[in-house]
Amino acid sequence: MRLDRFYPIFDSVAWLERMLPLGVKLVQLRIKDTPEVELLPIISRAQALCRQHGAVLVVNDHWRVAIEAGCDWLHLGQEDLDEADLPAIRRAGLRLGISTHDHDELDRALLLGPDYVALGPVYPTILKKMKWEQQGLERVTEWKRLVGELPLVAIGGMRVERAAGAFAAGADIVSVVTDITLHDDPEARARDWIEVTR
Ligand SMILES: Cc1ncc(COP(=O)(O)OP(=O)(O)O)c(N)n1
Ligand SMILES: Cc1nc(C(=O)O)sc1CCOP(=O)(O)O
Ligand SMILES: [Mg+2]
Repeated sequence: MRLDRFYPIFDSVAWLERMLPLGVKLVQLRIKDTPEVELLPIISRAQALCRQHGAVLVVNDHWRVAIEAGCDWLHLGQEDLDEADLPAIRRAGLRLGISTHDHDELDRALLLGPDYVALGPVYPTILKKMKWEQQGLERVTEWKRLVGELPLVAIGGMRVERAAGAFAAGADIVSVVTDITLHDDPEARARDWIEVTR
C-alpha cells in the first residue's frame, strides 16, 4: 500500500471532520490528554470517518484502543515501544510507524520491521519540547539511504515552503501539525499542502 505524501496530525475528531472533506488521505490522531478509558468511542469515530473518506487513519500511542477499535495503523515512539505488546499489535493486523531521532533508535526500529520510519525534528518544532536539535536535510538524506525502500516520514517544523526540500532530500512523506492548526485559515493551508504534495 502506498501512503499519501501529505501526513497531517490532529488532536481531535473535530479536526478530522474539517480536514477529511478537503482530500486528506493520510492522517494521524494524536490525543495526549484524554484518559485511555474514554478513547474507544473517539478512535472508533475517527476510524469510521477516515474509511468514509477513503483515508488512512494512524492512531498515535494508544495501541490497546487501536486494536479494540479495529484500526489499521499505529504510530509508536521509542518510549511507547518499551511498553507496547508488539506481537499483539501484529496479530491484530495493525501496521506500524516508528519515530526515530538517532542511530540507536533507528537500529531498534528497523529490527522491529516497521511499515514506515519517521525522522524528526527536521526543523525546530514548537509543538513539544524535545531533546534533539533540528536534524536538518542532510540527515533526511542519510536516513533515506539507511531505510531503503521503507517509507521515510519527515516531521518537525515542516511548512508548505519546506516540503519540496524535504522530498528532494529523500523524504517520502511529510508530516505536519502547527503549520496547519495554528494557521489563520487551516483549510486553505491544508489545500496548499495538498497542492505541493500531489
Ligand atoms: C509521524 C510521527 N512522527 C513522530 C511522532 C512522535 O512520536 P513520539 O516520539 O512517540 O511522540 P508523541 O507524538 O507520542 O508525543 C509522531 N507522533 N508521528
Ligand atoms: C509530534 C512530533 N514528533 C516529532 C519528532 O521529531 O519525533 S516532531 C513533532 C511535532 C511536529 O509538530 P510541528 O509540525 O508543529 O513542528
Ligand atoms: Mg508516542
